[in-house]
Amino acid sequence: MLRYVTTNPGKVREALQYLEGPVEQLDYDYTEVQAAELGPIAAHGAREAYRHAGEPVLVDDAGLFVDGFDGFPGPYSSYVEDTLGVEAVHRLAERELDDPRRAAFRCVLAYCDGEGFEASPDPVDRDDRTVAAARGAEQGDEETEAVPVKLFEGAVRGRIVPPRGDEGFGYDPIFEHEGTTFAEMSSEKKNAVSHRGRALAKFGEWFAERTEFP
Ligand SMILES: O=P(O)(O)OP(=O)(O)OP(=O)(O)OC[C@H]1O[C@@H](n2cnc3c(O)ncnc32)[C@H](O)[C@@H]1O
Repeated sequence: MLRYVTTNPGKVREALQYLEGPVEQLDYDYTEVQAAELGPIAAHGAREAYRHAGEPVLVDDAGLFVDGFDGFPGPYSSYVEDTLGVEAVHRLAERELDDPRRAAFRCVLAYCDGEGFEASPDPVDRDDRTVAAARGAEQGDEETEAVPVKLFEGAVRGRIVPPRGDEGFGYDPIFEHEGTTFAEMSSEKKNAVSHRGRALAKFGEWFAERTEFP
């Protein structure tokens, strides 16, 4: 059984459309370490969630990175949504930045089942570079850090616009991709182009190979 670790029901809706086989949400609030990138946060979360669950886990860390704000709110997206709110992020961008207010959604999925993985033969494989960065950035005890984690990243570019649409969650109403906000898309349509959809597709391919041919 694979546990998709999140407290966010919006993420679960999207992920369950992609993941095959036995998957269940694990509503577990892992510690979000402070880091400038999503990789170390997701990797740390996956190790902690694996320790908690004792079963294979997939952690999903995501955020909105606004180019003109040097990537802010990025890893702080959740805190900013809870404090300022999504519409304030749009108002701030409109006040401070010229149009088009370019931004990207990023998602990092971190898989951990306590076992080792073969290193990728491609030295420029971004996933493995991020894993290395994640290891370096962690402050946990040595035994915990030694548990391998595999990362899968997805990103999508768009622009910050006044809120439109009722679907989705979080920053979806203010993120426009090719003329449509994510909150104007069904979850199928969003998955087909989104940061999470892209990361899930990479994970799904890797996981199917791993489980079919152990
Ligand atoms: O950590 P978990 O429990 O998974 O739940 P969370 O909602 O806090 O998850 P993140 O830290 O990954 O999310 C950071 C913020 O980005 C938002 N977010 C993440 N993915 C999103 C998406 O696909 N569309 C819109 N907003 C998203 C989300 O609502 C949070 O405010």
